[in-house]
Amino acid sequence: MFSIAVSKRRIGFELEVAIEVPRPGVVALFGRSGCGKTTLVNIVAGLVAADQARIAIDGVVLEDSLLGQRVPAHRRRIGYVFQDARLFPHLDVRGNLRYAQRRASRVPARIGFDQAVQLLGLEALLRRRVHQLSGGERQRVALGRALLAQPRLLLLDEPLAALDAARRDEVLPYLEMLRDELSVPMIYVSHQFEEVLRLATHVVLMEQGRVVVQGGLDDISLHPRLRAIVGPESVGAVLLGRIENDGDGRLATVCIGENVLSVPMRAARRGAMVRVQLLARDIILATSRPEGLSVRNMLTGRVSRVSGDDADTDLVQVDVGGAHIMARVTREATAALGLRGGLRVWVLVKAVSIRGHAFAGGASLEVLKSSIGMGSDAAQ
Ligand SMILES: Nc1ncnc2c1ncn2[C@@H]1O[C@H](COP(=O)(O)OP(=O)(O)OP(=O)(O)O)[C@@H](O)[C@H]1O
Repeated sequence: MFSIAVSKRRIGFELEVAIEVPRPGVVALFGRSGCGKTTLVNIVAGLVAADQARIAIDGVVLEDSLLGQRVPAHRRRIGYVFQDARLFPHLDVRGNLRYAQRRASRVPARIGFDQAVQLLGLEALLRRRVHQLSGGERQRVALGRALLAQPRLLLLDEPLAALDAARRDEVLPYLEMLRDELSVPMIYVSHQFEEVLRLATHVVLMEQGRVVVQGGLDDISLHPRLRAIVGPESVGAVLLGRIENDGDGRLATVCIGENVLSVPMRAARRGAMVRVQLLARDIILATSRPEGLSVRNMLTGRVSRVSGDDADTDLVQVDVGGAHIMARVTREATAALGLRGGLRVWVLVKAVSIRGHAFAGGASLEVLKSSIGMGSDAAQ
């Protein structure tokens, strides 16, 4: 469990944040540039002084202004990975990793050298100098170095922001693996929703120094303020399901509550938890059961909410057996179909427009299962 309650004033900016997360996993701090994400993680790391702070991780109090306690940054045992890797250029990869390991020699080692090297795929890079590494490889080494410092918390401040899309895709699976294999809690700062979608087990949506909403991604994805950050094209429901059939690495069958969806997934594994994003722009609603369509995914449910999206469109939320899907329709369509709360509708979504990301297991799986009230046998 970690809890953070901080306040800090600067000219023209005020940070006032309280976060409480019960288990390990990845807490994503998500929000527009300037909302205070970096200031917050710098306060947690002890690099910036807050006006008021109470920061505790697993019962260890790192800062409590009321009691006058403040553990200095170098004693907090917090690993920090920045946008740029900040490796020692005069050392090779092994030297960079060993340096971190030596500095943590008095702390009981939860993560060994070989384990970190293997988890991050660094075997072939150990003798390379920093200038011989790609941006993605540098970030993997920076992650390894942070882990070998045996942190009680890992802070990742936009670790992929300086990488191009191909390099980001190369590093993301390693981050997913760390989340699933280790029990080190992480705070992940990003303004890329794609990264949040893949990594977060708990999301904190921030705006102008405040928390707008925090919780599971399924709830956050429906929050009206998310639109202002991700833009209208990226608004949509994020649902949690379980892979029923891996579809030979093409179209997996995913159970979401009582519903079944066909989802394109390359690395699907039967029984694995999966997070599925259905963009509001890709959803079609019908008020009677359509026939003779090529669309593979058809669900039925009841309209739970209709809200204005912009001048010409509405966002329609549909409850499909407890899961909520959001569709964007023109206001004309809302009127023509008589869309209103309680109306039965059919929800159509082309399989190719669905994005699915598997959660392999480990700590995050437990967090996710508990957040949706599933027993521990649910993923068997
Ligand atoms: N050292 C500083 N002195 C004064 N103001 C600062 C300082 N660092 C940041 N700020 C201001 O504090 C506010 C929050 O900045 P912060 O860097 O925490 O936001 P952020 O959400 O991390 O943004 P980004 O995504 O661009 O990194 C901004 O208004 C910023 O201009």
